[in-house]
Amino acid sequence: MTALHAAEQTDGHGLVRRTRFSPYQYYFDIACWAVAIIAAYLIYYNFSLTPSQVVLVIVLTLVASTAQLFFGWLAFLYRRRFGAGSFDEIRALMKTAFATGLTMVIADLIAGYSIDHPVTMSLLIIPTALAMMFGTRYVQRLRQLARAVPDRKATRTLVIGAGEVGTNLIRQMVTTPGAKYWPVGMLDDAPEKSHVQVYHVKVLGTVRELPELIVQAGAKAVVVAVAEPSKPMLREIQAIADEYDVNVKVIPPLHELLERGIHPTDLRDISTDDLLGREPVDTNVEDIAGYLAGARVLVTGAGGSIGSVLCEQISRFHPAELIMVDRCETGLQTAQLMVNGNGLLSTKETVLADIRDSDAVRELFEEHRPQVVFHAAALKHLPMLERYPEEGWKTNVVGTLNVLEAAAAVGVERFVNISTDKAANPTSVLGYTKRAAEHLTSWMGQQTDGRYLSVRFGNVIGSRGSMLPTFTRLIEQGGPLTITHPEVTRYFMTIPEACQLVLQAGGIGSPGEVMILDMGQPVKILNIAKRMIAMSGKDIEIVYTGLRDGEKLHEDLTSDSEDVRPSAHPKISCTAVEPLSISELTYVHASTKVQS
Ligand SMILES: Cc1cn([C@H]2C[C@H](O)[C@@H](COP(=O)(O)OP(=O)(O)O[C@H]3O[C@H](CO)[C@@H](O)[C@H](O)[C@H]3O)O2)c(=O)[nH]c1=O
Repeated sequence: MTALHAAEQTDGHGLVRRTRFSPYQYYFDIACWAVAIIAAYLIYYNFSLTPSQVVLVIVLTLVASTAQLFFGWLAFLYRRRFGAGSFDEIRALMKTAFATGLTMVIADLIAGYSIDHPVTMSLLIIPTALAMMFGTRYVQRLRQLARAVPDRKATRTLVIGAGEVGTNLIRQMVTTPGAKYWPVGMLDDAPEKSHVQVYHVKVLGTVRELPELIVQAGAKAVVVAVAEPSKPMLREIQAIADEYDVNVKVIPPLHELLERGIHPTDLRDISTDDLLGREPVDTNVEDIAGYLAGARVLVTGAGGSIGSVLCEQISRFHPAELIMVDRCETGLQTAQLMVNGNGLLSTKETVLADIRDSDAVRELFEEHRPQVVFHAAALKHLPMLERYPEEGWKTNVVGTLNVLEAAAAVGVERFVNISTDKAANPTSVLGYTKRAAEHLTSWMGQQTDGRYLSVRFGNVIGSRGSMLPTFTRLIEQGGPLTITHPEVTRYFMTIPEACQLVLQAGGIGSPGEVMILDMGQPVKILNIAKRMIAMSGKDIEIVYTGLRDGEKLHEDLTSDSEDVRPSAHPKISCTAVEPLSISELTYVHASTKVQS
């Protein structure tokens, strides 16, 4: 165990208290008191002290030493809480010295009543001793600074953030012998931080100036020393770093920092989650709980990546019944495991049915009579549907109609159709068929009293068969990694976040609407691939295969013709979708290259 760790002890709240006594600074401080007391008496009595005055000097020094230890302990001065010469240490030192000085004045009054000297003399001792204590700390800092020389192999590093976290990190980097990263400058957007300096490290500019500052400072690494950096900020920094061939490091999450402080060895690479993830959404639980609690809820496609997480989240709102429908047995088992913690598949809550089978769908709705439906069942692989458009039509359009009709027949009150950004300005069979499902949902909203609406969002991170697991496999296999186009971008969201917003949208949407989730900024697929390769430490080749039929370079969340309005939730906007019955959808059928 290192001396530092031996000095740490966690309190009941998980915060670190440093408890070990640090004697050297205490010895220096009592030496300061002794020198100040002796000097004051010698000077006042013309360098000739009587025996009783010598005794008084000894008594006062002993009193000062004891009081300094007592008050210093209370103020954590000798318990390694503060950095040497830090503002916090100076404040604790001043409190301690004044309390000690006051004790000494009282002792002087009591013990020295028979000796002829003014009390103001004792008062003069306090600033003298304090000035010397400041001095010892200043010397200590100078010594630290002199020792602070970069390791020859250390990487020149820019630190983003000149707040508590950044400045503490720099102190640690500079004073840790053999540290791998050597700070050469800080960046901060706050004007009040523009003059911050820690040791030799100054604020060189703002985050916007990162590209120029990387070049100017000859930096080879950037550390994001911001307690909770936003995902868009991380993405932006990573993009710049990729361009300038600079390594990006991030610090541990805030709760870990609170537990054990910051140390250069805690710096870690930016992950794909950092790049793809987004800020947590603020979900209004009342809106959700109101329509799910005590309701019979049915989810189609419950075995899929989105359907299963939806089921898991719905179950937390205590529905009267949660019916999970899928045509895939294994998917149903996964969903059951997530919801109930068992995968026995022996109860009525799991239903094996294909939405293409209108009779089966009608029967299951008649049996369970759901009040709320989330329709997540769909065929989703864009290139596959380009090759088998008829299959896309059967599941995504006819299957959706089957579910809508069965829902209307049993009086479903709320129907949420899960759509995709591919349905906006569609160019693929997947897009056209999902767009058709939006039209049908809107149309059914007109035929019933229920709220029938769609929710549209972009790619979800790590869904089964999507880019992220595919890249992982390709890297495991040693590559090459196939990228359709170097410039291709997609909007990303985590599955739990998408599901939360879907539940929220179901609470606030009106019939005939498409609720569009705020997906943040699109992310370049090539950057993700490069990051994954860098994290694997392998030498993986990237090959460009060309955009596939129907695949867009950049997705849109809304069609050009759509009039988008804000909704009651800041992360959700909405637009009306034209209600079209199946017979009116023939043009869609034709565009999907499916000849009827
Ligand atoms: C698998 C793979 C993908 N890509 C590219 C193609 C896309 O531009 C991007 C993301 O690919 P995928 O994860 O397959 O997602 P994408 O084609 O956009 O479509 C998905 O995302 C949609 C959401 O918009 C879902 O509705 C679809 O069901 C789903 O298939 O990465 C590559 O460059 N190389 C690859 O090997």
